[in-house]
Amino acid sequence: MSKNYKIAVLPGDGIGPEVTNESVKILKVIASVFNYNFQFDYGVMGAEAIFQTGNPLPEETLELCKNSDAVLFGAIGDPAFDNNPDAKVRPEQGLLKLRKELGLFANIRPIKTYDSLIKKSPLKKEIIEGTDIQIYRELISGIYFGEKFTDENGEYAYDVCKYSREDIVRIAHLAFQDAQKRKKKVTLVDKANVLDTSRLWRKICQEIAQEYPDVTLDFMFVDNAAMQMILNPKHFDVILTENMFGDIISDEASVIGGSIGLLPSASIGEDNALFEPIHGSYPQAKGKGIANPVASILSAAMLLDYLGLGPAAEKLRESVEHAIESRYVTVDLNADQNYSTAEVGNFISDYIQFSEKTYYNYENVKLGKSTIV
Ligand SMILES: NC(=O)c1ccc[n+]([C@@H]2O[C@H](COP(=O)([O-])OP(=O)(O)OC[C@H]3O[C@@H](n4cnc5c(N)ncnc54)[C@H](O)[C@@H]3O)[C@@H](O)[C@H]2O)c1
Ligand SMILES: CC(C)[C@H](C(=O)O)[C@@H](O)C(=O)O
Ligand SMILES: [Mg+2]
Repeated sequence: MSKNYKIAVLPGDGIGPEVTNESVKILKVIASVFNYNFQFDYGVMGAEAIFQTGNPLPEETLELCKNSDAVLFGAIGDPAFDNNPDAKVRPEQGLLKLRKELGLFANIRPIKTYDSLIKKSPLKKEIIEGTDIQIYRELISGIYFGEKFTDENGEYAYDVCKYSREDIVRIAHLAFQDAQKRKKKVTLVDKANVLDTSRLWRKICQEIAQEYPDVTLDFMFVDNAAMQMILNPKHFDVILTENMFGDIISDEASVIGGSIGLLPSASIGEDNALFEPIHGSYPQAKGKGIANPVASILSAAMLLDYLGLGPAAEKLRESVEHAIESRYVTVDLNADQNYSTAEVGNFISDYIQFSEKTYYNYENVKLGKSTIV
């Protein structure tokens, strides 16, 4: 009997449930093809949880995640809160609390290009072709988690940015170790010309670099990095950065690949891990079946890697590439001829199923005919 893996599923708000649905469907196919046992347990979080319970991260959801082998998360956020700066309880607080409680200090965001999508990017082919960046974003410290204050008249507010040696050391080691397996370069993106916290990052990263003599460490101010990401993305191999800078430059980097709907992420801690697209709840698309599910599906591939199920993760990535190279994509990637969220998910799950079996039927896959209910 193969091991039973407990996967907590938090679909969240907006397009979160639609894209997560495709990932779960595909993980079920993976389980049947590779003979794994996945147990999916659902939890409520974000705006949906506030509407139901008043709490963006109910205790049961937190416990479910703590007791799982991995968490698959969709997205949270709702205009009802975004458009009300006075709201005291917000969906995003649930996500931040979950990251903190699970100790998910490293958020890893891979950025790459697909040959058939290069024309889709507004950037020139020769600039973006072959881009392969791994962003290591610190996830549970910095300005997101320092003291916050708004005075009672609503005329004065602050958010404090704090970093400790430990916060920096643990993620820096992961970034350097990853760089050793890649092009052996870490770029620390900071604002060390202005911020004390950034100078602490530089000092500690210079120390840690001594332990990795095969890796080059360079530095770039975040304002310049925002420009170089567009002008010369191939400068970067591994980017190491603090919480807020990582949030911003990773959305910017999505322009290189052609859509934010392609970008997955893994958030890793000592004992827990969570996998989520880098995009948000895209409320304008909710229920329309137009959201690109690939970011969520590739997050599920990172989840498989984390569980040590490498061959299944590879198969899943190969299947996504096949869908993209076959132009079987959602509207964000092809305005003229496109497929729904579920059709793209079905195409990928069918490819996994049929290409692993002797009766593989390319035409069936090409037509996106689902055999999965
Ligand atoms: N991790 C998260 O849950 C997360 C991340 C970012 C934003 N948010 C929340 O989401 C809400 C909306 O935020 P936003 O509009 O700034 O960001 P967003 O990422 O939801 O959407 C920005 C734009 O990206 C594109 N996009 C996003 N996801 C896509 C997909 N799967 N397929 C195709 N295109 C896609 C759309 O053009 C959309 O207009 C807010 O409440 C915000 O707080 C949540
Ligand atoms: C929703 C928000 C709290 C979140 C963040 O800023 O970390 C999001 O933008 C992300 O990138 O996951
Ligand atoms: Mg973000």
